[in-house]
Amino acid sequence: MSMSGLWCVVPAAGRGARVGGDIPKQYLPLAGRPLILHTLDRLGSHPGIAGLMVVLGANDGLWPGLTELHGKPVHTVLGGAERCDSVLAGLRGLPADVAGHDFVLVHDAARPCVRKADIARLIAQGAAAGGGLLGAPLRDTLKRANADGRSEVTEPRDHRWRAFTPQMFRRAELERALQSAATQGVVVSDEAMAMEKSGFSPFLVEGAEDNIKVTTPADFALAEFLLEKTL
Ligand SMILES: Nc1ccn([C@@H]2O[C@H](COP(=O)(O)OP(=O)(O)OP(=O)(O)O)[C@@H](O)[C@H]2O)c(=O)n1
Ligand SMILES: C[C@](O)(CO)[C@H](O)COP(=O)(O)O
Repeated sequence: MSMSGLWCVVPAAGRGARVGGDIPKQYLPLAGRPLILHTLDRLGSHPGIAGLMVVLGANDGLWPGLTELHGKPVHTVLGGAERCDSVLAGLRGLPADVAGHDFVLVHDAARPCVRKADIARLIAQGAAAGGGLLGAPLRDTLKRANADGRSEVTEPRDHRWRAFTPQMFRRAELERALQSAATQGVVVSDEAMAMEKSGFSPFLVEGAEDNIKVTTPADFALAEFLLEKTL
């Protein structure tokens, strides 16, 4: 793997409907500045990351126009209707000379608390395994509910993991896998799912549970608390 670092695609073209704010959640304030700036700061200051490709929504008037962060290039591209469309657009928008960088990372703009040590472990272990993702084994008993909201059965939780980001794959392989899913009309919820569908088994790298995806209004207070703890 290149020692000069990897590019990271940052999908930030979502609306944040579950947060329900007047503006997309990535621009809502978190500890005094837009959420997305915390995420980009954490990625851009990581020695394993060479550049950022931020994927923006149509008519995004809130992007602060960053072109550089911690001395690293920040590029932008227009995203699509689903997260997987945005990631594919980000991969296609990467500068041509990034082709030499075999692997790429993908990290949700909505996960500002990712730990730098976890990024480093993913880069090391993901490269050795041909691609992987951060995640965590399920730690609670798992129930399947019926339509009345009653628990019908307790599901086995062995070998069940929650998927986080960053996820790390070979750029060309990931682009092919996402394109193939799109051609089949399949909406994949993460990069690993696209790679699974193309026959690859991504390596699961255990990461901290506090790498939360800000998804609901209550997550802002939690993320604000976690920001300092996860530095
Ligand atoms: N068409 C989309 C949808 C999502 N995302 C990004 O993917 C990440 C994870 O998605 P999620 O948390 O589901 O964000 P939203 O789609 O914005 O949330 P919601 O489903 O509540 O609208 C976010 O950084 C989001 O901006 C994206 O780039 N393009
Ligand atoms: C990629 C991801 O963050 C892994 O958990 C997630 O799949 C994206 O969020 P969504 O809520 O499933 O759209």
